Amino acid sequence: MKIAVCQMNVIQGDKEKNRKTAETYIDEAAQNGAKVIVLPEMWTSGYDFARLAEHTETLDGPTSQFLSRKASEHQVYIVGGSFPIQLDGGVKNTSITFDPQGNAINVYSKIHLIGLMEEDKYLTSGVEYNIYEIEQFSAATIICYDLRFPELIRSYALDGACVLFVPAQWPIQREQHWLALLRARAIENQLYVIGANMAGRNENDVFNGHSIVYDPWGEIVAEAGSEPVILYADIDLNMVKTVRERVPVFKDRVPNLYRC
Ligand SMILES: NC(=O)CCC(=O)C(=O)O
Repeated sequence: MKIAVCQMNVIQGDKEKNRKTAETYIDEAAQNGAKVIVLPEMWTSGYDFARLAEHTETLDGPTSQFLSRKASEHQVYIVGGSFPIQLDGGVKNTSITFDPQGNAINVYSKIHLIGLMEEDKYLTSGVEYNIYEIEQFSAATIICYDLRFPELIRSYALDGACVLFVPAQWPIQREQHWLALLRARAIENQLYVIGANMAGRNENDVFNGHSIVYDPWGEIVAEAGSEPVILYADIDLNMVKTVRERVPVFKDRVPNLYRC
């Protein structure tokens, strides 16, 4: 299955420009045969908290409708990065995945908000997570800073996830953490990890891209550089099975001895 990661340059506050960029990337990725297309975190507006109210949408607002239309137009799955959505009394950094019929098959709001980027001042945490099906794969989504919380990803793996999507706006200062944590999550949970970062800058940070796909053995399947680009990777469910049989960590766990 061919995956396309849209490593966009998200322009802070410019929803119209970002929508046009996303559309160009989605159209090109679909034309090149991608079956799953992944966007970065907060791709509609960036971290434009000063105008958060302007950028916040409802679950079935214009960006959801756009992604749904694009998914059905191209008959692809779209892991819609994330954007601010008004949900249950708060604004949440939320990712929606659409199937090739344009149906929303997963809604995930970022659970761990990053104080370093002031998310906790403006946003409300998500409180639930679920796996979902992409053809033969069970998949899961986390968002950026969530990557530092291995318990969440382990829970997904125990629920059967074979592919983990990680939309992000991960700054260059901690790029080594990005790469190491993505790889660790792939190795310890024996699943594919698809890291979708942005490439560009905002008023506070530089985002150096390096979107990357790791296989369940921790090897790099595809890696982007620092420029905006579409990154393609082929993934194979059999590899998850092979790795899990070869090193049976799920069978060998001793959960009654762990604190969590
Ligand atoms: N947008 C984010 O959540 C950034 C996460 C990050 O920079 C870090 O965990 O370090």
